[in-house]
Amino acid sequence: MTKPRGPVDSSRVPRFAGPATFARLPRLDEVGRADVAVVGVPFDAGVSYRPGARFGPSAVREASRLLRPYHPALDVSPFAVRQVADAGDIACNPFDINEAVETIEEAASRLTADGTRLVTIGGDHTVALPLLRAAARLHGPVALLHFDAHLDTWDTYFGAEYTHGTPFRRAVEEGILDTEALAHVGTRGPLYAEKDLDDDKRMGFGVVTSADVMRRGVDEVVDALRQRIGDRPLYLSIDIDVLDPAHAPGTGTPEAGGLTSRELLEILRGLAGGNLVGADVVEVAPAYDHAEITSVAASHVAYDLISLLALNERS
Ligand SMILES: N=C(N)NCCCC(=O)O
Ligand SMILES: [Zn+2]
Ligand SMILES: [Zn+2]
Repeated sequence: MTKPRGPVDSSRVPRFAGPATFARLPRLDEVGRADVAVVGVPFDAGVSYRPGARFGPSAVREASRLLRPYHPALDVSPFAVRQVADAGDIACNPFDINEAVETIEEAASRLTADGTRLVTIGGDHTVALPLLRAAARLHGPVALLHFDAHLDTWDTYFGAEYTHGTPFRRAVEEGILDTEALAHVGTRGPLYAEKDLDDDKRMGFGVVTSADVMRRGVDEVVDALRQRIGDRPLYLSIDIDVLDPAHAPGTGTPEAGGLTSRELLEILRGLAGGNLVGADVVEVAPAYDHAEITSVAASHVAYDLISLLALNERS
């Protein structure tokens, strides 16, 4: 293997200079092929409340300038052991959700055809559905850990099937998830009715609520999640609103009582050694953010996801 091309050296070029690729990594077209690619999906036509997640990818890239190359908690230098690159943004139609969903699926399939693993930055949670379709095309039905305040297994909004509150019901209906290995983590907040939970359970999801994380603690939660997913191909979908609004104010449907960024990062680190095949971080809406709190958190989450992929000897 030739030595991967890493980020711009921050001891030579100040980290606040130059264009913002994720973590100042090379662009995909500069390196030809990557083991792991970061791709943006600036799409937010699927939201039910505050818009603005279309600006998530550029805000997260800006906030990622301060990331450093060595991850001490996971003992890995992800950009040295794997070629990681920024694949830019998937340009999708902001006026036609169905077309956008198709475009995202096609682009994700194209990007992953030669074995590249994707860390996607949204965009609203609608984008998880086409990303899961692309993952299932390669790996078969995948295990899913879904970090979110919300279930996102509702049926329709205003008759629309593809929205940010419905991707995982569609995914179950399409048979692209391994229903033996599904869990939500960080769930909380009011629902429409108790039936929401019954429907969700029938689809196969386990639920680790935000209060469970507080009461049981990170280590016990990690053990339970690892048992549930085993060695299956795993997709991680992380809605930044899983964090408490104190840790992530810049999002469209905030709910009180969420995880701390430390809890989220520690749970993710606990998944090292699993068979991660792809991941997304969605719902960063920078217009509601303050001092880059949310986009910094999202950039660290993405860095941990890249590090987990770098540790997966299958990627
Ligand atoms: N996926 C996110 N962030 N939110 C879903 C909220 C759906 C609702 O308005 O009930
Ligand atoms: Zn959510
Ligand atoms: Zn969500």
